[in-house]
Amino acid sequence: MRPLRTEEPAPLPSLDELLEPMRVVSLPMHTRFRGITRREAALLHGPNGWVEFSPFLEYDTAEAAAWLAGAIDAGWTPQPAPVRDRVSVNATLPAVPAGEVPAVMAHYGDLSALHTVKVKVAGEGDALEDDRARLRALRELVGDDVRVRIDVNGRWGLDEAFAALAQLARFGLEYAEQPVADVEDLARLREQLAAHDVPVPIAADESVRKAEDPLRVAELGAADLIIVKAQPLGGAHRVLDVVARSGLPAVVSSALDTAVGIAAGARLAAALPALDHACGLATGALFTDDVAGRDAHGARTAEDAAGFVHDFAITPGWVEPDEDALDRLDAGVARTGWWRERIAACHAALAERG
Ligand SMILES: O=C(O)CCC(=O)c1ccccc1C(=O)O
Ligand SMILES: [Mg+2]
Repeated sequence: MRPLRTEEPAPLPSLDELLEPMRVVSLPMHTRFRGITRREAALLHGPNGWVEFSPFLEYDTAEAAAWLAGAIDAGWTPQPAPVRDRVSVNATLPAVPAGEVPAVMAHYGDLSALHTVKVKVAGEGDALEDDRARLRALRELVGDDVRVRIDVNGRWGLDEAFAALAQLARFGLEYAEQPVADVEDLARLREQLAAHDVPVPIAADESVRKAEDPLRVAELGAADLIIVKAQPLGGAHRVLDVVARSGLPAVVSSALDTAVGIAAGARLAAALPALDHACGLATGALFTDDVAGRDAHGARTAEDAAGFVHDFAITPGWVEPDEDALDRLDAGVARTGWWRERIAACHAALAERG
């Protein structure tokens, strides 16, 4: 099989070119998400504009290097042309106690334009009853017309997933994202759900973005759709290739990116030949402050501009960080040094791969 890539990769920029304009930020969050309450990101500046490099801190060099390839693709390679000028986005609800659902959803602002919510389930220490209560509280808040999807992040076993989805189906689920970790189990689960007429489509996320072979999901018939993220998959060109070759519908999602990375996600979503689902690009609402589109107190300002979420949609564009925000959110000398070393290691790994 030919390698997963249609374009010639851009020549690797020099390490100096990556590091010279780099700014490292640490964004405070309203609510714990994925076990963190601050999000660190390195912002790089290429010929195309500002791009984000933000693999989670615990990722090793091999995994983080794919994210660097994604940032380089975005900043240094001519980008795929948009085919739409508006991208619908979903609210993302962290795995909070049911009583906190209204307060957390309030961070998304006016909910009258809300059309889709993704709910994290099976969080650390959560029982299925906690997930049920969270979904019940959300339905009470938003009604029955809003689409609701869940994300399990692979935390259920196969039997557990079948039992849980058979129960949660009554909330009317648009789909369940990565209900089990293993791709073969995903295929088995999908078969079992079909055999028992449980009407919950399956989406694959980690099985695509963390897999050696992102096309195995499609080959095994393990999912109804795939989640794609620009950075971890190595950039927009590779994502478009994966999506085309999978033959599956795709949903673009953030990796809890700053405003700079969210804009890259929106440009990718705008370039997908087909897009029938809301994209997970409203996660900026989980931050109390961001690198652009906020005033000095973190209140949102530029939300009706290109690249920013407004009324649960984004007009694709490029986002430039504000100098003030970069200073306010600066991660400090020690953390910046850590990111320099990380980028050097990832750069070396990419250079070795050729
Ligand atoms: O898809 C969304 O709605 C938001 C993005 C999201 O959930 C996410 C953000 C960071 C890391 C992992 C994930 C995930 O989809 O599992
Ligand atoms: Mg996911």
